[in-house]
Amino acid sequence: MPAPQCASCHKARAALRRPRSGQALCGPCFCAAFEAEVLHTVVAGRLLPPGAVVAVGASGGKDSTVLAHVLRELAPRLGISLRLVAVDEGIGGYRDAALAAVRRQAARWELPLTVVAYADLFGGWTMDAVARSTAGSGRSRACCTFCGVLRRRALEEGARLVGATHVVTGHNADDMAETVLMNFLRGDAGRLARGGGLGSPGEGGALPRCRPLQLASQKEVVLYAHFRRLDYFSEECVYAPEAFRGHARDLLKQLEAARPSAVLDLVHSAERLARCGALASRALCQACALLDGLNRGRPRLAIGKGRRGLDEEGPPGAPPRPPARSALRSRGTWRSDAVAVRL
Ligand SMILES: Nc1ncnc2c1ncn2[C@@H]1O[C@H](COP(=O)(O)OP(=O)(O)OP(=O)(O)O)[C@@H](O)[C@H]1O
Repeated sequence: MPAPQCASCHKARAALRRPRSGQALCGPCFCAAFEAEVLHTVVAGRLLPPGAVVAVGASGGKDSTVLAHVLRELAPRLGISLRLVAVDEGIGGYRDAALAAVRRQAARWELPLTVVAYADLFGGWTMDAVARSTAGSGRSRACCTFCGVLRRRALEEGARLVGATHVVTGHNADDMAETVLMNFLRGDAGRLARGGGLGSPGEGGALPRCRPLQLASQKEVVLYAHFRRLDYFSEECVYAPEAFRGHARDLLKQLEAARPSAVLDLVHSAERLARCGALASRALCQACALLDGLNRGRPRLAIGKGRRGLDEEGPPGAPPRPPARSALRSRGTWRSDAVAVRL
């Protein structure tokens, strides 16, 4: 049976069905839709203001490769400039090859690249040295904990080095859903509440961070890389197989098979928890809605029919309202109810 016609341009044959919507699209229309959705995430969430100097955490993997490519496409419209920052954790047989991919990307896309190394930043410690030191004490699990914390610090240092005002990473919806599951399984309510937004506004002197691909599924990230013919490094870190994240990933796959919306449901449930911690059937719990109305000088909006106006974005075409913080408690996260609306 011939492939159906593209549902967007109605000219070309469709090359894929979008995993979530089932919409049949040709490659160029899919890539355009993907880019428009990332643009919407950034604009509606007010993640990267015009004039921002954005440090892209570039690992050479699919997510950060797609992120850098999409932001490079969108940069003129957003009025931002980009710098690639790669962290060399000192993982023999893995990071060198990944860094080679980042260098090829920087050259092809004419983006400035800075590499910062754990060994230089952390008194000679590389991840291989940490792994040797933690061997016998839960090995790789301990490794991933060290690496996550040190990489965050290294990325911040690298971003400051290049004069960045913002940091972006390539975490996608699947990564975020895995993290939510991991935090639930560990009973880590603090991380659950902090990690749900699209990023953090830069507390304690840190640069603001965000994850523009947070609502994009892993499958679509891979499809975008395929249709844009992006060159990326696809091997898994040598320390990853024993990491706890693998269990969350397996569980998520099973959940998704039974309930295709499981990934986004988890992402959005974390966003809701990120607001004030209270469970709510709407975007804001009633207390937050009332206080939000007071804070915005529109107390009546929060009551009765007007409540709707506090939960949702304005009419189509209206400028997005600022991503106000939780009225009850600031958790250092940005709300993103605005961006839950898919294009
Ligand atoms: N060595 C690194 N240097 C710079 N940024 C990094 C590095 N490792 C990870 N990051 C950033 O953190 C994000 C999440 O990385 P992680 O390894 O957890 O997930 P991933 O899904 O494998 O990402 P990717 O496909 O981009 O490697 C990456 O997309 C990237 O933006």
